[in-house]
Amino acid sequence: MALEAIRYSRGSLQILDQLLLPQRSCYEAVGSVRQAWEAIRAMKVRGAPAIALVGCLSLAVELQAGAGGPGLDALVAFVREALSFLVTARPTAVNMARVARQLADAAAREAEREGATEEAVRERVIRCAEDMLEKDLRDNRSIGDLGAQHLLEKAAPGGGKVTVLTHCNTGALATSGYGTALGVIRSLHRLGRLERALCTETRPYNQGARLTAFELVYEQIPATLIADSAAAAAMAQRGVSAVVVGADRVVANGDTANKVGTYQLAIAAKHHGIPFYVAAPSSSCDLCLETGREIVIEERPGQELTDVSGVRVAAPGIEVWNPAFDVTPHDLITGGIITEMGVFAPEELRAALNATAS
Ligand SMILES: CSC[C@H]1O[C@H](OP(=O)(O)O)[C@H](O)[C@@H]1O
Repeated sequence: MALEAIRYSRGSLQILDQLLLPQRSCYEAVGSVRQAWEAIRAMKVRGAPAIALVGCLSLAVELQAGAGGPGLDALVAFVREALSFLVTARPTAVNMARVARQLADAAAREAEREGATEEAVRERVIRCAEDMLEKDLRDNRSIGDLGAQHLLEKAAPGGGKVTVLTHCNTGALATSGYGTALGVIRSLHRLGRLERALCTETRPYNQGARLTAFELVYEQIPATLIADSAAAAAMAQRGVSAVVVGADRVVANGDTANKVGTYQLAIAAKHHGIPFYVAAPSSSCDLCLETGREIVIEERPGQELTDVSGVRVAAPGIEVWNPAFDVTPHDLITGGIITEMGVFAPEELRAALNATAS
């Protein structure tokens, strides 16, 4: 059975508490927007697409239970306020802000229809959230297959297998399923063209050691865990064919915010002449921002860096800087940006996204 970060049916939402993985697989019921906000903030659920999906589905659960109102104006206002609140949980990934606009607009349009009812507004918002869950999985399978095809043409044109290095967790535990960068690895494995996946531990939350390794072992995909600090050496010594990472926000010029450590992987890949890919659905792209300088980078509590499993390992009294993300300039994304619509050079992305939006 496939790993599921999110379990949803009409009126019921559960999340896999990723703070407990890999030792324990525990699902936690989420019955309100407030509970979703707290789970996202605490990183019980994380990953740009999964954050947006859990946020929207928590609103759907509340609406199914009759929240909001009475009256159309009060109901639309409730939807807007709930979505605006959810966006505040984690600022860097664009997905939650993007879907918040879409759902709020859907509620407002439904409320303006002739003969509109509260029931119809609730149903419209719930359906939109449910459609997003299904679309994300379709998008990930497209990203995986398109990315695998492009990567093989670029890195192994004569055939044979490839070794792919990835960072953080971008798999089923970060999305509705299959994953983005990890979806590319899944597709390569399914094609019989993956020699090995190298996954970085991804300090300090250890998305790689705890989550990506869990997914790869679970599906018996050949994989090796490496320290973050061993990535450049792996590129020099372990036959890395390509680097594929996810994204939290890809902006108009292709600059990309992703898990901290991504930027230095891109620099090392450039030095070694290894193609560097970003895999992200269009829902992780933000044409409202022109360059990566405008992206808000979340800083997490220092204790998440100084402590390991609740035990302090850093010297008492040391100051901490703990950014959760960094920005990779578009010119270092040498393989391309893999989306559900195709693989684009950074300079092609804006036109490609505008073409589908129109
Ligand atoms: C497809 S997940 C995208 C992105 O989200 C992760 O961040 P976090 O674990 O802090 O939510 C990581 O940056 C992934 O690449």
